[in-house]
Amino acid sequence: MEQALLNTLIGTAALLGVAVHQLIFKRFEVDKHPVVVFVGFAIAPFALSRLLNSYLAPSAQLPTSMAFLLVGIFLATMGLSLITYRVFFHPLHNFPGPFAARLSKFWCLSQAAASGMRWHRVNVQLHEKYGDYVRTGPRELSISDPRAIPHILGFSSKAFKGPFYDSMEDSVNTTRDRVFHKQRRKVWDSSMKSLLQTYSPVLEGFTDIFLSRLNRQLGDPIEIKEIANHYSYDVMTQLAYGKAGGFLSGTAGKTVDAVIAGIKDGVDAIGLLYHVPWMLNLVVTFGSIGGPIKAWNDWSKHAVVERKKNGSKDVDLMKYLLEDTNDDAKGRELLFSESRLIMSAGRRVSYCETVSIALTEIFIVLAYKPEYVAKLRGELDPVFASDSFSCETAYPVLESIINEVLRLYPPVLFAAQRVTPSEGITIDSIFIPGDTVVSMPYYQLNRDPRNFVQPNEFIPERWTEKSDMVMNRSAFIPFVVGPGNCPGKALALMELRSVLARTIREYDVQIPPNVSFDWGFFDGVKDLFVAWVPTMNLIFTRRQSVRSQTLI
Ligand code: HEM
Repeated sequence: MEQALLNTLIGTAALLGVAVHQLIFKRFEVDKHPVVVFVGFAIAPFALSRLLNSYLAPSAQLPTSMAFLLVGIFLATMGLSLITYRVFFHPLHNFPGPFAARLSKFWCLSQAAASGMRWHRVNVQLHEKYGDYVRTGPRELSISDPRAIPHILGFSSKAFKGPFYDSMEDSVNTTRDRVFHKQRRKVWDSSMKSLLQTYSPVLEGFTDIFLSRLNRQLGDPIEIKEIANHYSYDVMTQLAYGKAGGFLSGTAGKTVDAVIAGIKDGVDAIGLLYHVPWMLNLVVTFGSIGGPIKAWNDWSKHAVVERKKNGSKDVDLMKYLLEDTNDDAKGRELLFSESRLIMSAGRRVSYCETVSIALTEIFIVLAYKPEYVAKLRGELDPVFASDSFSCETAYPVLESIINEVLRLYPPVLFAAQRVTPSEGITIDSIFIPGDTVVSMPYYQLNRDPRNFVQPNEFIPERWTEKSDMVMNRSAFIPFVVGPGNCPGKALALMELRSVLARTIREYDVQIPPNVSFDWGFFDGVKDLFVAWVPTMNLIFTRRQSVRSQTLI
């Protein structure tokens, strides 16, 4: 090949690299389609040499090695253009933050890995160092300014879900189509409302099984996370498919157990990859071909198909979702993905997990702080004595303990991600440019002295008699707020109230005598989108007064 032609090709490749960055990568979320991008770059050298050679004379053919060089030059100038833009010209360039975070989200991933998947704690340090608005990625800001909550998350905000949600199949939670989300949320909200009107006896039935399981192991150390998990899986299988999975009773079956164990093993990866959604997208795409993700997809699909075929004698969420979903390929896929969303989301987190995380944390706290067990009994004993307990009622002391644990140790650590509208958003005098990925970390907000007095202390009374210790209630958003808020909040609270109140009524709970325990235990919590709580055994014994009554 002639040198002059080669020089022209090299110059064109270099210019194209800059142009593709400026015209495409800078303007569109190309990382939504990582498979297409990677395959595109992988075949580019071969396609290029083939295309050029079909025009060039046989004596001037382009060798494939030269095509690789051209693609390399194209990528290098594209990378250079990208780096220069991100460092010097990006609309966020005036926001403070670590230098490396300006260049790539890989910085966050590396920090999450170095902290042992404790990004929530890394983020606290970032805000301490850089202030309320920290640039944590090329087009991303972490915001801890409580004034920003309604602007970013509220119902009137024009910001909507960010690129993280693209890494998963479409569902009410993951869709980025605002109109579709609104329609689907109507279905979910009305379904949950109808369902919960009759659901408390069903829940109490599962609490009966939970208590009988505790009863069988009285005096022995019990892995609290496991039993809490089984409870919430049973509630959710019943809710989703009208049939409990048999987790508490041990009849769930090996397939389901194995599938769930497989998913749990993969959950660590989510704690890393949620920082780089296109990588998560790749894992999910290839994971769907085989392995635990595929096994879970198949299982949950089968559960929906069976449920549809056989119906259900009990009212369940599927009844309502089925009624409001078109019976076509798209509708069926939506149902499959939402059944996974409820049960395990197969592709990332489980909303079952959130309840069991909260239960686990609250039981551990009560074992460590028995004075609150006494306080709870003071509130609830008369209620049980008059046979008027209802898990639909918010009892002040019980609610204060639940709130305080959710505040200090929120089960969802992933801060809801939003993208600002093209015209940007102004928060008081601070302008956030359009198309910025923004998030508001719950963990950080909950531990901010502007929001709570003595924010790092466990003081449930702040939710009752010491209300002046809550300075900004609107910063307490464990179930998030606005259009993407949690439709399962009422159900989750019913579960927590039922299990906690009825367990404390009958049993004492303590940390095993050979285990030394303090609040530092919770430093071990990992941020895997939802919180991962270290394993802890607790000992349940029959409550002293109940025991003496039985003896009389
Ligand atoms: C203590 C328990 C729970 C907590 C702390 C919690 C918290 C949250 C949070 C923070 C979100 C927003 C997630 C995001 O930004 O993507 C969310 C969304 C959601 N939650 Fe919950 N949740 C709990 C229990 C439940 C339960 C029991 C259900 C079952 C029905 C549920 C169903 C959902 C759904 C479907 C969404 C997506 C809503 C949307 O995007 O419009 N959650 N939850």
